[in-house]
Amino acid sequence: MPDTTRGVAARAVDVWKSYGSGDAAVTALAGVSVEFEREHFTAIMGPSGSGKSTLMHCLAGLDDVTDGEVWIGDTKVTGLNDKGLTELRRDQVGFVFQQFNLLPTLTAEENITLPLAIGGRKVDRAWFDTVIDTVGLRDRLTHRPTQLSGGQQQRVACARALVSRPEVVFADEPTGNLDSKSGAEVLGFLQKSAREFGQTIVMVTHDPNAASYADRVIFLADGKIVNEILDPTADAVLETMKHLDTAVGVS
Ligand SMILES: Nc1ncnc2c1ncn2[C@@H]1O[C@H](COP(=O)(O)OP(=O)(O)OP(=O)(O)O)[C@@H](O)[C@H]1O
Repeated sequence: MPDTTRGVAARAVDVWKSYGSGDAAVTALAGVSVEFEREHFTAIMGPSGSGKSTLMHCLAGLDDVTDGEVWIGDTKVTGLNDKGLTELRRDQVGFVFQQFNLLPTLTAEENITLPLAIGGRKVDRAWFDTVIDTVGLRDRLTHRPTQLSGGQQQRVACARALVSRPEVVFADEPTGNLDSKSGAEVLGFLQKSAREFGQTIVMVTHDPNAASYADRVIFLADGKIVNEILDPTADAVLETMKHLDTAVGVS
């Protein structure tokens, strides 16, 4: 399924990440090399503590690596100074978090366009309209987050991540706080963003059903990539997870 002619949106090259030092040191990533093809939706799975969030944070420039290299598109993230990292996170990366992370005093529309405003960039109205209609928020744009359901808030967060057309959207357990119907809507939207709009998506999840919306699932255990499935079904993901749990134990 991955089509290398489209190029690579994000890449980790032999990435190591340790926290702490001496006896208290924890190796969260132990030599991870992985490429995320442009226009694909990839899920990252693995037992608790296997390094999923650490890998995502390192890829997105939210955390530095102990060794190895991280790239977003043509930008080498490793070694960027604070200004470079701020610009990278603002212009080339979109985020969707489990807790939505919307600003309560802003309307849905203001939340969605905030990253563009901060970056001094103009809103592409045609693209904004496409995103809004796809997530079904047309009649909610003047509402504040407290006036929206969890599912609607997460759709605002998805729209915010997409409106700047970033190189990659990173989603960290985007359905973790949603009921199954709202979760399915958000996952359907992420899938559509990749398939119809060519948006690269990388999502961390614990949920085999959520992972089945992706084009590819990579599995981490003990800070290493240990398996991968293309065109996953929920059953295939569940089966692979069972074997990982047996192999490494669940913490
Ligand atoms: N800031 C930190 N300081 C110290 N250790 C950390 C820190 N962040 C993560 N770790 C450790 O690194 C390892 C990987 O953690 P990480 O959060 O990446 O795993 P995960 O697969 O995302 O887990 P979960 O599914 O429970 O969210 C764990 O052993 C964790 O305790």
